[in-house]
Amino acid sequence: MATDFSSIPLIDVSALLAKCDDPKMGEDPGVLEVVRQLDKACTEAGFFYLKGHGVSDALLKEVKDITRRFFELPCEEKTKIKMTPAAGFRGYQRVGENITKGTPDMHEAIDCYKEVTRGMYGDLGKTMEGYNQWPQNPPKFKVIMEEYISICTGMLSHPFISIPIILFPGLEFFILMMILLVRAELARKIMRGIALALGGSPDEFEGQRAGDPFWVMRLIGYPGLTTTNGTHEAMKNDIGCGAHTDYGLLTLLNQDEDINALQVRNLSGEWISAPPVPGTFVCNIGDMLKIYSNGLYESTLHRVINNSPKYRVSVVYFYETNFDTAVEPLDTIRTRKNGTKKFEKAIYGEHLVSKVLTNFVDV
Ligand SMILES: N=C(N)NCCCC[C@H](N)C(=O)O
Ligand SMILES: O=C(O)CCC(=O)C(=O)O
Ligand SMILES: [Fe+2]
Repeated sequence: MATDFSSIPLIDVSALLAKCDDPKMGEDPGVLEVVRQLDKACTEAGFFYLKGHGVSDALLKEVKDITRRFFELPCEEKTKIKMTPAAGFRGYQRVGENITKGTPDMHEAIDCYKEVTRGMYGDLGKTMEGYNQWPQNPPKFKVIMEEYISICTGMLSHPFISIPIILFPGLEFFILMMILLVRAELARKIMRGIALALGGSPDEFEGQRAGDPFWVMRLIGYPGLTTTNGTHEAMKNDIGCGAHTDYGLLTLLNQDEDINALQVRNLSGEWISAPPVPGTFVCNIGDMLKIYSNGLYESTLHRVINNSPKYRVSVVYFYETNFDTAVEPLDTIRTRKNGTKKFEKAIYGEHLVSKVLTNFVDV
């Protein structure tokens, strides 16, 4: 239910993060103020800047820098991790390989997904079966990206961590768990705030719905305008990424700090800029959250046009539901107030697969 917003609101979520695992979080005035702002932003724009998130500026910068260094490598090097159907559509795609509404996008990217082992989700998951392809170059690429993913997702749902903690409740594991508890789970915590905003319990998006979240990460590079005789005009209207909505619950976008390229569509169809705000994420609602909210929240259309002479990098993390979850409007006071159920059940994995299978040519 987007409106004619003319700018994207900025929300400081530190009060929410501080109280997020307190059973009484829903009564805390600081939390409730963040929840009110989340509700307003999700209703009016489906987009907001996120501040007070606790992720260090150094890590935000590091993931973009290392991504940029990868894209600077020669084509032969990059295609060593070429995206293929056999790898579950994970890996490197060249400029023009991603298609949005029939038009090739002017970006190159590495796509990563939560790893899916054979048979994990039966036939539903076949397309996404595979392991991430990490480049050897630049060194430490995999370690840095996995650190970033774990901070965004939350490690508690990670079986490799939680199983040892259960089996060996020794001091080292206790310490490890404390470290992980304080530093991780950004997206899960924001979803706890959004659950309250929708009139539900904070746990609404845990367990069957998103307790084992399927995450997606896209590392994207958008070439700048090519120069012809010193002027930057040749590609003026090339679209870096065509208008689309995101597929899951919540997107956390970490964009280059000096280029204004992301645009968000409001109700009248105007494109509103979402310029970089240093130290923040740009967050937006995906299609599954639109359904859960019974249409109260919009998965807003957005696109990228890099009209600058500089190469632009963004690191985009998508927090999604469990892969095989059937998504339907929540039954809360707020969602009921928006009328009868406006959506049929959708299986997130089916939605993702239908997108992945139409996003590329000739792979
Ligand atoms: N995993 C996500 N959300 N990726 C967004 C990519 C958007 C472009 C894609 N070709 C499309 O048409 O959807
Ligand atoms: O690069 C950006 O700013 C946005 C990318 C995006 O919208 C996407 O990958 O879904
Ligand atoms: Fe997007």
